[in-house]
Amino acid sequence: MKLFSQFSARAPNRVFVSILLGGLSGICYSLLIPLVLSVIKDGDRRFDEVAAAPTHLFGLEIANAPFAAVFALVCVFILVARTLSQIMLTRVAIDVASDLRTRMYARIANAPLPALERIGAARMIAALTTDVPRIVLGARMMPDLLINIVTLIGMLGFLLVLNSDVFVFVLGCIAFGVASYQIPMLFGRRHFIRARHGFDGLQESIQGLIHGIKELKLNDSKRQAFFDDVLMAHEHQVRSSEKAGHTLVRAASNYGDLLSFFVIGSILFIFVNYHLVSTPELIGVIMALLYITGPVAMILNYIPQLTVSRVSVQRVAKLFEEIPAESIDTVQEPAAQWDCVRFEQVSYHHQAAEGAGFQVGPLDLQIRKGQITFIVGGNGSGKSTLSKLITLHYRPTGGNIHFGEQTLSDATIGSLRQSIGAIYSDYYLFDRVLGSEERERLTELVEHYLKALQLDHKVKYRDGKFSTLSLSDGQRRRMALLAAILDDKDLYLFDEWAADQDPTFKAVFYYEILPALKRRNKAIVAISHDDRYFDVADQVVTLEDGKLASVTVRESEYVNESGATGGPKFVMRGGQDRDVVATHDATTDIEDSIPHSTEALVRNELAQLASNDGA
Ligand SMILES: Nc1ncnc2c1ncn2[C@@H]1O[C@H](COP(=O)(O)OP(=O)(O)OP(=O)(O)O)[C@@H](O)[C@H]1O
Repeated sequence: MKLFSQFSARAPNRVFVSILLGGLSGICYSLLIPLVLSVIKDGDRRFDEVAAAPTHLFGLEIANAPFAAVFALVCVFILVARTLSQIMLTRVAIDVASDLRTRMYARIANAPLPALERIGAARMIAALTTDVPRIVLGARMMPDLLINIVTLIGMLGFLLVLNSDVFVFVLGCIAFGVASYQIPMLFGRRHFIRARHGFDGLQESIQGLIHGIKELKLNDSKRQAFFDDVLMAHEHQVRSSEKAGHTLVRAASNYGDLLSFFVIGSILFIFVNYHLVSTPELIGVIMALLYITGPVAMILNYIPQLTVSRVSVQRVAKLFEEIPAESIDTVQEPAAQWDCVRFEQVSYHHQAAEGAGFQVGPLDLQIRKGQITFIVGGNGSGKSTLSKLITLHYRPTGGNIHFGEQTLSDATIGSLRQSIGAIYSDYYLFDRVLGSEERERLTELVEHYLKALQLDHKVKYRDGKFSTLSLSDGQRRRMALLAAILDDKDLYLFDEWAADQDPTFKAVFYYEILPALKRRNKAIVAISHDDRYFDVADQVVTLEDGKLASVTVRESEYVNESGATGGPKFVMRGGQDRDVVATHDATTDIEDSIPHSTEALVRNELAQLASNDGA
């Protein structure tokens, strides 16, 4: 029913017409037997005169021409109506599948990140690639199902006209047959649900096989263990559940197939001993019962597929329920200008399947425009969690985040996010620059940055797309950086961006790119373990077990103990003064670290970038 309501909601007129056509063709189907019987029935004088003189058509002699004409017309009508009904509902089914997928895309796009992380990619992909086609397959069967049901009803009506005792008997047999048929179907459905559940796990282990193939190839025992304990365990579960499910439903549907013959046998050998049935009536009854064997078998054969579709409908519906819509107002307040992002007692709590989970905060923090903030800390100290709070992918479970005078809320989160750019460690690289309308200027800019990031010999920008993304890890990250810079946001977050860059480009990133962005008055947050470069930071935030261990800020000018002004110094804020974390003469260091021959181009280009920015 759920399936059907989806359809009628999508295209009520088309569904109505296709049901009408399906119903009419079912009625016509059930009319064929009475029509045939009326021709061969003794004593019917209606067409005798015409029948006496056969009609000639295309050299053929046709007896009972009016009957033949009606018969042919009914057959043609069945052909046309049935085909139209199937085509129309199939088209609606395709539209509904597309709608369902589109709704799922929208749900995913509008869902809060923690919900998506909890559900996992495997389940969402399985729903889109497995459940939706199964639903559509079930839906496509509907016209045939309808035609067969109407035919069955029509034939039962014919039996009622023929002999009411036989009708009651057949009805009782069908009721018994359908009820007893349900028992194996019920168990069969349970197996299908189990198989579908196992399919999510299977999907996840297939991803493990594909993504972990390099590790598995290097270790035979690991590969064997993965095959036996994970992949094949899921495969066996899915296989055995599907086998059991199909065994039960096949047995049930064969039982259903033979039901008509049991009824025929019962009438022919038993029923006639207790009730008066004339020979013509008996012939009519048996013909009708033989005729409904097909529709009954088809109805019962469709039920297993519909059972599978129903399981998929339930899975998709459950997934829809589990993906909540983000709490965000449709009409957003426009983002106001800001100079500083201020965290006020902000905390975030990760729920865990077991134990208390993990909490970041409560913490107070300031991230300013025109400054570089480093977030440092050991593994699992909460850096990525904090970064997702900064980029507004996680909403604080406590405290407030202020962008200048504007406080993060349902009415502002959408517009505030637009001022943020990020490259996470699990970033995704698109093969084109999305969301930019100025194509000519864009091409110029892309080419400029491809050159500046030393990618121009590898990647070309043609017809609004990058020529290739088959690049090394470091080069791919540079591509991600290119896309981020093009976006021209106010706040940039880089999660271990330089981790897989060579030493030369690492230096370029810290000493050229970050300062260039800083000169553009961007607020820059970099998660980093590269303590060699901490001197470029204006602020170093150290996390330990989700709490702020220290916030170290640099005063650009400080007066030293002897009263003279000095270079940069790191001082503790909100704690005891700490020795300088690092002091650095950036200029000399770049000269040392960048081989002139290879990096001259990059540096020139980046210098140009900086001067362009200024302009
Ligand atoms: N989606 C999540 N659901 C539940 N717990 C999570 C989730 N993400 C992270 N955690 C938990 O939060 C803690 C901090 O994780 P986080 O990724 O923020 O640390 P990190 O400092 O970035 O670590 P690393 O340096 O290893 O990347 C971890 O103990 C982790 O188990």
